[in-house]
Amino acid sequence: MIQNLITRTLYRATFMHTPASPFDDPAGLQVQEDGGILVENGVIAATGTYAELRGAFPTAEVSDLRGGLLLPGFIDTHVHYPQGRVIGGLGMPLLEWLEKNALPEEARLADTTYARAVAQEFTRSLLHNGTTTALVFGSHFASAVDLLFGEAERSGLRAVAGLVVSDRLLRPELHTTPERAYAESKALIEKWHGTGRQLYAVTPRFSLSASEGILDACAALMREFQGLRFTSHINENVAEIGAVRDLFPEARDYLDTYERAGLVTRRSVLAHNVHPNDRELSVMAAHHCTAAHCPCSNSALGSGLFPLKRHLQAGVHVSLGTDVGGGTGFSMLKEGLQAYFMQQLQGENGVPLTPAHLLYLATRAGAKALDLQHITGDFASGKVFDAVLVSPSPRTPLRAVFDAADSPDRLLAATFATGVQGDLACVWAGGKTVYRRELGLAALSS
Ligand SMILES: Nc1nc2[nH]cnc2c(=O)[nH]1
Ligand SMILES: [Zn+2]
Repeated sequence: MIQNLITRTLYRATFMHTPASPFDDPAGLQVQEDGGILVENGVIAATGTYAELRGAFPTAEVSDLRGGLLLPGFIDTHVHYPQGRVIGGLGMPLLEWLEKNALPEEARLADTTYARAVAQEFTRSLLHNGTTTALVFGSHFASAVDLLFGEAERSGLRAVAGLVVSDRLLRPELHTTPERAYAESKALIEKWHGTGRQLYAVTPRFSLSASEGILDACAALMREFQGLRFTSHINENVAEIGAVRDLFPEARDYLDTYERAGLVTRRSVLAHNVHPNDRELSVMAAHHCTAAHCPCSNSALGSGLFPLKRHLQAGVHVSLGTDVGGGTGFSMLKEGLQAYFMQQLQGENGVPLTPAHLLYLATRAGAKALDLQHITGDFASGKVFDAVLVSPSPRTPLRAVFDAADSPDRLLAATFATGVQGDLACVWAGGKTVYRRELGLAALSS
């Protein structure tokens, strides 16, 4: 007899997601109280009320998640793998922080034993915080990037990552050449791009540390291989922007250093963009390129107030990133709240963000930035089941709000306002449980 190999689970929960952008559509947030999500072999097959789905699939195994709030897995579109151990270097602007805090630590990843431990901590930190997809700034060492991909694939994290390449102005041990950058990246692409959940992102660190030669090597990779993503930094700090202007006298502005190399596309994600000019915004919009907003980092490094309104008015897509370790941790809830604060502080120049906007920025906006909106970011049928259950433990501040809430909207607002890692009870990636609060990650993945 032919075995029926379909695994089918019906999740019963109040769930919320943003299949459309609340920036464009006031009805972008969808809320389902006592909802049902039917997952078949890791993919969402149907959604609706629990009662409807129970009626249609009476034999499906039920996973009862009532008392919590089920959200799509978070998507962090800017986070540095080698910087998890140097979170908290406060009190310095970008260039000093790089020299004193980040780069000495990044040099340590030449040691594969060290890199393996950091890769395990990093993937665990993301998954424990409900992040199931991340655009990861890798390491300058190919061996460390290989370890990251291996750990991401083992743990269930979808990493879009790559070798970070630079050939000037960092530290000698972090420098490479265009030829070596090309060869090492190519080997990593051939091994990891499209393997399981993993994808490759071509990653020059920033124009300050990249010659035209190395940017051209990046462009050659983008031409040679289908479906690669591109990421780098842009317009983060005023001193940085001045230095880039001096290094690229021919370029019209910071964006032009990437644009001239053909690196600004709909699969490009440029982190920060705190100080863009109007030309840059209009070119980013025309090329459907994303700005990854990192509000905790922008606050910690004093980089400035992100001009979200100007991005939206110009038509530039915006996603959210934690920018660990310039940022202050792996929580996309905290990042959403900080984005909200920074808009509130801008008065008329700010965008009044709602909880629906924050959820969108933390989920579907990231999927769109990575051109993965057909795979993840919301709970529409056909998407893989990447999800996080917010279910605060008894006697926690968020549980008090959940128990008192008279509408599901209150749950979402309070989750962003006061939710922490400990409030997340379970995380699924591709339908598999990759974290359960009671067990911890190790028990599930080792
Ligand atoms: N925030 C941040 N900006 C950068 N620009 C170049 N490298 C970095 C980095 O590691 N962090
Ligand atoms: Zn960064």
